[in-house]
Amino acid sequence: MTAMLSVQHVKKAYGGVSVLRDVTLDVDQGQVVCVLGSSGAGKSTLMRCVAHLEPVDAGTISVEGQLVGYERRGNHLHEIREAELCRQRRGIGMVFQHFNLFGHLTALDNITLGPRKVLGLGRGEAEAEARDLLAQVGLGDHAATYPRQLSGGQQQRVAIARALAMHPRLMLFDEPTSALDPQLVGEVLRVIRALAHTGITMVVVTHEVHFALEVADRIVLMADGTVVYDAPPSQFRSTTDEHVTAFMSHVTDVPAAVSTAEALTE
Ligand SMILES: Nc1ncnc2c1ncn2[C@@H]1O[C@H](COP(=O)(O)OP(=O)(O)OP(=O)(O)O)[C@@H](O)[C@H]1O
Repeated sequence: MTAMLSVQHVKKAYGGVSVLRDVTLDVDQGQVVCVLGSSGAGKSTLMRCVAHLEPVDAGTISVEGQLVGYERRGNHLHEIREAELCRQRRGIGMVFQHFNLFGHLTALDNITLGPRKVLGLGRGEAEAEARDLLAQVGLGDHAATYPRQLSGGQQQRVAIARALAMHPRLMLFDEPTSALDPQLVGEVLRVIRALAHTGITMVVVTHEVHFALEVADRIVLMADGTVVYDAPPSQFRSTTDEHVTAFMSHVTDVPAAVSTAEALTE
């Protein structure tokens, strides 16, 4: 079976400093993979490379068997044209730390913009779907609300609905709760957890270890630009692997994790 996402021997450096050093990672259809790792491990860079917001220096990234950002001609890879890249990116939903909603558009219009302009949906169809998505993220009453009138957690939930409106095959979350006040983290994690159960393929970079252990099919630990551990949560909890032990000894979010767990079970 072709992996939904296949990262093969990816390398990336900035100004001669290696940030990704031979990263290989496969994610199957419907899997939820949570990526953990200390600050600077290369997690965000990997997500940016998967979405081809950054070109890789070596290696390949494929989504459903199709190379992202490149095409193969003979033995060589050539960067694809912008229009083709935009078409590829449509299949990859991205939710980042900062929500980047359009401030002059309502929640509804933020969500319908892509489907209308890029997918060519009519206003009625796009709005009906956007309303369903707003309800799905618990914001059914906020269609006409502008981002400045929403809390950070609510804005992030609109950003998730906006990504889903493009019907992505793969969802990437890059620290979706890191910019939020602690009391707003739970509402966003609840939405992501519900999504995880819908069967959509997801890669979630997070510092919320407790959450990762709860929702992930696999926990991937990165350190110094490589994947140093990759296993189901059950194994992660009990492993004596030195990388995991070293990482967990620096995890300070245990109180936050407890409150997250409480928020999740509300
Ligand atoms: N555009 C860039 N130019 C130069 N260096 C960069 C750039 N982007 C990232 N880096 C460097 O690459 C390293 C990895 O950064 P990255 O953001 O991928 O780590 P991370 O694991 O996501 O960390 P965090 O958990 O703090 O977000 C860091 O040392 C960072 O300073």
